[in-house]
Amino acid sequence: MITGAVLAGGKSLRYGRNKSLEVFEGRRLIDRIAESIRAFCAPVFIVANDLSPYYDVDATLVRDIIPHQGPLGGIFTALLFSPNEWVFAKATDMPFLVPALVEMMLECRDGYDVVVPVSRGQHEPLFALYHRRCTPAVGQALEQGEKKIVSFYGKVRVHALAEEQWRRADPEGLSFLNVNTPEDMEKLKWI
Ligand SMILES: Nc1nc2c(ncn2[C@@H]2O[C@H](COP(=O)(O)OP(=O)(O)OP(=O)(O)O)[C@@H](O)[C@H]2O)c(=O)[nH]1
Repeated sequence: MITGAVLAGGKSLRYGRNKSLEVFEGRRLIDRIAESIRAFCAPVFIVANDLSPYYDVDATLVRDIIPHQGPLGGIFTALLFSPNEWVFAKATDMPFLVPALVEMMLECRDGYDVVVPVSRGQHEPLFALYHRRCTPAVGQALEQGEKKIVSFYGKVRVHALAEEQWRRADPEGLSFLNVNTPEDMEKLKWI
């Protein structure tokens, strides 16, 4: 089994209110994501600084061990508390999950510490698998004041999943659509 970590500690400054609690297709994003990853993850963590908005979510609530470090801090917390070797980290503002893509990522993890899709030349670190072996490198990056998730990738073995590969599982790249503003949420309704 692998651990699921829904990173939900963002400030939602661009959205104007906690976007994790926004309803899309009849469910709050946080519930939708927790449920979608429950199919292949146990436990499912919700990781945030302030857990009070999530008391009613069906998941294990885990507080950021070092607050206000951004998503890299959330990944660090998930790695430290995970009972499993692998953690699937997913942002709360990415509403879609294509199971075939996660299966593809799981199949190619042997011999690596990170499995991460690359889309338009950029890593998608908030839809990625992290092995517990990454913990020291992540801790070191945080100590150095790093905020970028990819900052520690040079210290571990990364399997970057090429676009032509992951598009076989998720042709439209739905998995990487994210919501930053209410306008983004409106656009989702047309997909
Ligand atoms: N656990 C945890 N998650 C975080 C933290 N900061 C951001 N996240 C999550 O990381 C993902 C990406 O966050 P961003 O879109 O960069 O930031 P945001 O705070 O959600 O939105 P903005 O304030 O508009 O930048 C989202 O799922 C956030 O909830 C943090 O300090 N801790």
